[in-house]
Parts: sequence; C-alpha cells; structure tokens
Amino acid sequence: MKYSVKAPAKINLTLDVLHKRDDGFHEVKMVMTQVDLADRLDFEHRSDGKIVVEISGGSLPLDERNLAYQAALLLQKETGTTQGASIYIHKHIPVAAGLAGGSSDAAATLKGLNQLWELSLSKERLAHLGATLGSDVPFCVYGNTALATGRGEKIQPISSPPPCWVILAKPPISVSTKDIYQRIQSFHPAEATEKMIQAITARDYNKMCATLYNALEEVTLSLHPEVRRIKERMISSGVDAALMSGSGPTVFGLVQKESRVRRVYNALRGFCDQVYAVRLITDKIKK
Ligand SMILES: C[C@](O)(CO)[C@H](O)COP(=O)(O)OP(=O)(O)OC[C@H]1O[C@@H](n2ccc(N)nc2=O)[C@H](O)[C@@H]1O
Ligand SMILES: Nc1ncnc2c1ncn2[C@@H]1O[C@H](COP(=O)(O)OP(=O)(O)OP(=O)(O)O)[C@@H](O)[C@H]1O
Repeated sequence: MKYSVKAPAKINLTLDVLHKRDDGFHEVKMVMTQVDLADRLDFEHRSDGKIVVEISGGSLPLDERNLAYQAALLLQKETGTTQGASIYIHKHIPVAAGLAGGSSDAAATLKGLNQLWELSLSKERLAHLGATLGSDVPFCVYGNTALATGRGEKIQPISSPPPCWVILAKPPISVSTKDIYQRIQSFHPAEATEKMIQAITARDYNKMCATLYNALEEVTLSLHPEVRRIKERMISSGVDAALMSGSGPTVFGLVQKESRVRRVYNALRGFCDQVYAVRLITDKIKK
C-alpha cells in the first residue's frame, strides 16, 4: 500500500509576540493559514523496520536532520511499532523561507504513517507529538486556518478567510528564527490577531488586508534591506496588502483581482528569482 499526503506552505496573517517566557520561547498569538504551494510526500511500507528518506526537487539531509525522518522515528518510538517506511519527498516549498516547509513535511509524515501503519492516533495526539519537533508542526497537522497561541503549538481552527491570490517572493538569503526572536525589542498586546479573527469571521477582505501584522517583520527588515525592497516593490506593483511571513525572508502579497496577478508576478520576477502565484486554501478549494 502506498499513501500520498500533501504538505502545504503556511503564511502568518498576524503574528503578535506577547512576551519572552522562562523556557526561552516567546508567547505568541497568531492567525496562520495555508496556500496551495505544497510538497508531496509518498509513503511505502518497509518490512525491515527502517526509515529511508529520498527527496527530489531540493537538496536536504536525508538522516536525523530531516524533519520527516524525525517525525517517523518519533512515531516508531511512541507507538513501539516495528514497521518501517520509505518516504519520498517531492519538494516544492522553498527551504528556510518562513513558509514552514520542514514543519509541514513533519506533519504530513505523522499523518501519512499514522495511516500506513494503521496506528489510529487522533489528530490531537499527532499535533501533541508534532510540538516536540517544532512550534509550527501542530498547526500543519490541523491545516487550513487557525489561531495559534502558547509558543505556537496550541491550535484553535477558525473559518477560512475570503478567497484571494497570494504572491510569494523569497529573496536568496536565509535568516535564523531563533536570532530574529531574540532581537525583539518591545512587546505589545495581541490586538492585530483579535482584529484579524473578526475580519475573517465577517469575511471582510478589506479589513483582513488592513489588519495584516507581523511583530518579527521590522526585526528582519532592519537586518536585511533586500526584504524591505521586495515588500516595497510588491506594494508598488499593485497588491492589496503585503507582509513578511514568519521570521522571513519570504514576503507575501494578497490580490483579489485575478487580472492583476500576472502584473504583480512579472514585476517581482524581474527583481527576485523565487516568485510564486498561488491561492489561499479556503473551504472552496480545500486540499
Ligand atoms: C516564526 C514562526 O514560524 C511563526 O509561525 C514560528 O514561531 C517558529 O516556528 P518554528 O520554526 O517551528 O520554531 P521552533 O523550531 O519551535 O523554534 C526555533 C527557535 O525560535 C525561537 N522561538 C520559536 C517559537 C516561539 N514561539 N518563540 C521562540 O522564541 C526559539 O529560540 C527556538 O529555539
Ligand atoms: N523536510 C524538510 N524540509 C525543509 N527543511 C527541512 C526539512 N527537514 C529539515 N529541514 C531543515 O529545517 C530548517 C528550516 O526549514 P523550513 O523550510 O522548515 O524553514 P522555515 O520555512 O523558515 O520554517 P518556519 O516558518 O517553521 O520557521 C532548514 O535548516 C532545513 O535544513
């Protein structure tokens, strides 16, 4: 039996950072959603009990450093199963981009092997296990759109935002999530996230655009002026609103008018190699 699972990229519509915690993590409150740029993972049973990872479309370590490998080992350890698996990752999400590509692969592995190995673990249990791999993994287990709190691992699904196009532009730099969090100077109440939930519940696209907010954005933009230039270029090319995702460096722009998507895409392509025109995953086009 072979199973295929999609692993979509995420974007943060809001990311409020409330305070630094004693365990070194930051207390956050954020609205996360997914776009239809996705890796695909295929799972095949192995009777030798081994976990073997192969990848196409990118070069990443295939051993314990790979988050899909880590997720598979974790499931073996937690359930005591002696079953193994071959995991084929078809990589489409840019790596270390702020789009949670690795976290989504880990979540897809938890879901795919739960089926392949007939473990019958609940989504809650998979999300709980996923939290030990990374703060974004529980959201990726649930998918769609959600409020994430705690260090990002407490997930409350919410309704889908109004449908729109999303232009993603990733500059050729990498940032350390840990470093960006550590550089935050001041903390604020989670006002943007509260307003975003209201905008989404009311299916108010304009209010959603007006409410985009990421507390990490200013930190990354001040360290990397090229990210700021991409955001400015996106705004001048006619997106309805733009924001950096996660700790960056990818910037996303929201566009509702389909006729404008090509213009924005072309304006960015002349500026940046990795540009994608995708759609939000909403109830209408649920993957
Ligand atoms: C920036 C976001 O992607 C937004 O969704 C997440 O907050 C980060 O999620 P992630 O990449 O899964 O992060 P993790 O692998 O759990 O943590 C990486 C590092 O980021 C910092 N970190 C992460 C999450 C958080 N709430 N506070 C933090 O301070 C910690 O120093 C941690 O060691
Ligand atoms: N299957 C995987 N796909 C992508 N990256 C992986 C994977 N496994 C391990 N990694 C490692 O994880 C790190 C972060 O990669 P990822 O693409 O998840 O970053 P990100 O988009 O910035 O994540 P986040 O938005 O959750 O902070 C990279 O250093 C990468 O080498």
